[in-house]
Amino acid sequence: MAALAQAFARTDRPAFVPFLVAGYPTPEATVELALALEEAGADVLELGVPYSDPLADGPVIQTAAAAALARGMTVAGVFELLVQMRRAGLTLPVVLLAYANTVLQKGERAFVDRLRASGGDGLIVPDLPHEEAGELRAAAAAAEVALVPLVAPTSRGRIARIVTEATGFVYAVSSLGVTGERDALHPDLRAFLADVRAASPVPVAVGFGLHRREQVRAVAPFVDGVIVGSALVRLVMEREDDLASPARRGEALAAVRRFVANLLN
Ligand SMILES: O=P(O)(O)OC[C@@H](O)[C@@H](O)c1c[nH]c2ccccc12
Repeated sequence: MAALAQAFARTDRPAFVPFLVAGYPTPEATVELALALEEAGADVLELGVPYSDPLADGPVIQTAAAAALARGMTVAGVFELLVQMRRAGLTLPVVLLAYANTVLQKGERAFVDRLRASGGDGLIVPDLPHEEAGELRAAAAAAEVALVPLVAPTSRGRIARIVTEATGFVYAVSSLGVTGERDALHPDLRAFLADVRAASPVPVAVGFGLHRREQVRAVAPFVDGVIVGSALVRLVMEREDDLASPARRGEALAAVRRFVANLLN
């Protein structure tokens, strides 16, 4: 958790937290993408465990997750991928995003122990309500895995209760609905972020809908981190064939680095 705290301590801009689907377009390409993102300035990696029924995900991430599953990605495979990322020299903190079923099937304790042992730093379970997360919270604390809660503009009355027990950071959902690029963010976003920040003992990162540099700039003064998923996964999808081919991967990875540079500068 110290690694996460450090990742959010930068003062020049909010921490950049890109999201990748583990195993998409291939396991090898995911490792290369993670390294390219770190090189381009990513501070934390959010790594999604592909799931067959991703109810919080929009079409881009759904499609990528379905492709990863069809190509054989498994939960054990995701942990193995994490090990390979560390072996390849990835140093930034990695936070896994897994739906509740994936975690419960393995058992909370076993899941977070395995995550820690594989080199993971934190866990986000988007469909596990705060009220039902007690056991996972205890297991995560024992394993020194940060448990990152999500708060949405609709959780207004419950924000304080949810974030008090947050470790690592808090994920503030910028707009309602599913993941995906959006031009208009929630009209009360600033007030919402101020509320979350005031109540949170840990840094606050905002995600959902962000895909343009102007949006990142607009939210920057009000947050400690920005999360970008679908826009990046869309780029990966456009370059899928190149990324899957070791001979043609270099140029596609360069495009990913340019995308990050453009978002952050
Ligand atoms: O894709 P977007 O709109 O940039 O939002 C980030 C998001 O993709 C990532 O954090 C995420 C992927 N799957 C999720 C499921 C629930 C909550 C969050 C997520």
